[in-house]
Amino acid sequence: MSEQHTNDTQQADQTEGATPDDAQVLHLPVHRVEDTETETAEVIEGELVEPAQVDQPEKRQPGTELVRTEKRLPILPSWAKNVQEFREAARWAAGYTGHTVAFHAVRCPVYIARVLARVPRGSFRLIRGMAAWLTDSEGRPVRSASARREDAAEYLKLSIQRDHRIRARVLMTVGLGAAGIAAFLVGRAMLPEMVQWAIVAGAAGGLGWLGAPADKPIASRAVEATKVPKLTSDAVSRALSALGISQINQAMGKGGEGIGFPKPISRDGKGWRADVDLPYGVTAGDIMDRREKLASGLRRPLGCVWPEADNSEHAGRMVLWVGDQDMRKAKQPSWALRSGKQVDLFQPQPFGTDQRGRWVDLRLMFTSVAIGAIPRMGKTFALRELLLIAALDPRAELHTYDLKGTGDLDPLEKVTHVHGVGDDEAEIEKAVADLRGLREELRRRAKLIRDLAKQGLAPENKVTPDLASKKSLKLHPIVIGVDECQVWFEHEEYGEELAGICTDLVKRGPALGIILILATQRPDAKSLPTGISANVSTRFCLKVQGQTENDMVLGTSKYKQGVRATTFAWADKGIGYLVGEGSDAQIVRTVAGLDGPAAEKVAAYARALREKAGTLSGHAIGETLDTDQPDRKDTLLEDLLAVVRETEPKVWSETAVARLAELRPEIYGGWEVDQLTAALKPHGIKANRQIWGTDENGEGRNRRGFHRADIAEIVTERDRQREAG
Ligand SMILES: Nc1ncnc2c1ncn2[C@@H]1O[C@H](COP(=O)(O)OP(=O)(O)OP(=O)(O)O)[C@@H](O)[C@H]1O
Repeated sequence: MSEQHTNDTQQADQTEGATPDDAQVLHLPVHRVEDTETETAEVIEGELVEPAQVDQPEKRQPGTELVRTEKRLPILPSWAKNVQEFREAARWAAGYTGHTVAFHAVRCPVYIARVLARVPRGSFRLIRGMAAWLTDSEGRPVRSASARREDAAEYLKLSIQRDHRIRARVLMTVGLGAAGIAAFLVGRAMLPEMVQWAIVAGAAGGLGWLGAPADKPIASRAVEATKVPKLTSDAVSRALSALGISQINQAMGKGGEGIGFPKPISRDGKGWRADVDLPYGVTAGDIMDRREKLASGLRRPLGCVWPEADNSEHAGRMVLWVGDQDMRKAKQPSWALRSGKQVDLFQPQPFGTDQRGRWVDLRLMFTSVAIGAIPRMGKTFALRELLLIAALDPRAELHTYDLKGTGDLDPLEKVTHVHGVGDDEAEIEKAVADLRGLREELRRRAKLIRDLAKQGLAPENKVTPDLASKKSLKLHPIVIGVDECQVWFEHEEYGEELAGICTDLVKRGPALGIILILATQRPDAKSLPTGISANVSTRFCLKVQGQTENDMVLGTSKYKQGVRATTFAWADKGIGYLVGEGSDAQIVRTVAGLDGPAAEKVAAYARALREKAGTLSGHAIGETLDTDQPDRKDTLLEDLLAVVRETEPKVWSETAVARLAELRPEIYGGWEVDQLTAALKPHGIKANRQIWGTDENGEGRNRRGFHRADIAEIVTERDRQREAG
């Protein structure tokens, strides 16, 4: 170190004395610069700009730091607040106690026999125990040990102690024995016989208990606890990683972030609930699509495993509910309306139960309903149940259409106002007449509500419970239920008209007390026109095959949001997604066991309620719908020929519509050009040709219209066919 210093000093001295000419390179001690970049870095002139920060520092929120956003958990668990659940628990406790008492009461003689059989062994054990106590047997091993060691002093000490102990115990036994004999004699003389027998029974019971082998209790077990495995985070993680989703496997692999459980797994109703944060990029929908595999991974029946998206959080949050029992086999709590209680359609009524066995209510008033599913999943049962609920409000007028024609809605015959079965022409024409009448009723109601609103009697411009109850106003609920509605909408001749009326009923009906319930097994654009599917406010979708049908019934983007009725299994009969007015989708099972005979019973109660209220009408009292209306097809063509003169070979549709309204305001009043186009289409007449004409200002223009000759040709042909027979 000092040597180095000397060298350095010499070199410095040489430098001082040197001239610029004989300058030489000196090796001065320098520190090595680590950063090689600085040696080569170019110097660029300019301002120093801070790099843009991607992650911004957390900004302080205005206001005090004490106020935080948090999710407060309910103080009382839901079962304690829910009357239904509380009642169910109380009913279970009473049932359990009753069963246990009855079970043991029946087996009493067996128990007595078992006790008596064990008394000798109990007596023997008692005597053996007393003898051991009297002879101080517990000290025997210690005394023997001291004898073996030949420790005389200790042995003597222990023997003296044993003698004292035995003397005291013998004295105590003699005293207690004498007292016992005295008590026995006194008791025998003075105690009532019942008490004496009770004492004997108690003594025998005690001896029997003493004599019982440890593995064979006297009483048999009244109930077998059905044990369901506890849901653990390990089980959930294992099941998720068996789904074959690569992001989950990565997350579960070495160095992965794993699967998050933001809340502890807890009991929820009759099952376990796990809130799961799935790995980045995995959505709840991905898991729902693999429900069957998930059930296999959890080693539970499919009907117990219910993954759902938690839309209140983020797309990767899943709520996994694993029931103790298969939802389709679990006993459903009894349906409050089965015994025919009168209902108010303005109030929510029990429609079905969720996975947890809680009733889910549905308010039929101010809504329209679409039910969709593949065949045999419980669509008709759901429709019939809704119609039965409606029937239990005696004010409601029912129009029931079973277009499949198998009589599924026949139980409602005794309460319904109009009843249609099958798809033959006469039935379809009856339906057309009925729906035309309903459209007129819709218009009447709209006008009446407007008038009532002006008088301050309809504050929300819709039917209120008071208004519906006033018979003079005729604003009672009208409920129309149509099973296999695609038969109507696909009808060659009347399809468009029926679809048009139904769209109107779906859009304007709910506010005016007209509720349309449509069920279809083929939910596509043709069987459920988009005008209807886009406007229904309550949707119930049992199992369907694909995303299109799913969204057709449940609403646009529902599949993407994780509401997937495609995940239901074939055995999930009556189980579907219910999307009510403004509420999140939930899984609901309709009332189980509400088959034909059960529905007949409910309908009989409903009829009794209607008889009392004096509201039975139409089909229920044997009246048939008056379908003797002019045939729209014939009249329309003839009416058009009447209003479009022969001198006008081509005419604008708007002109024809205005003239038709003048000719027959009761039929054509309010018709639009589109309606005329739709009505002419089944006849093969094009009413959307471009027709040159003169408008009200005398200017020439092209507008939509038709050729008079097209109509005349069809009428002539029809007349010719009629004449031919
Ligand atoms: N809530 C329920 N619980 C259990 N089973 C049910 C439930 N609802 C319906 N089912 C069963 O589902 C089966 C099919 O019901 P339903 O006749 O209503 O089906 P569907 O979809 O209307 O069939 P289709 O298209 O042939 O008319 C019935 O046998 C019925 O017992």
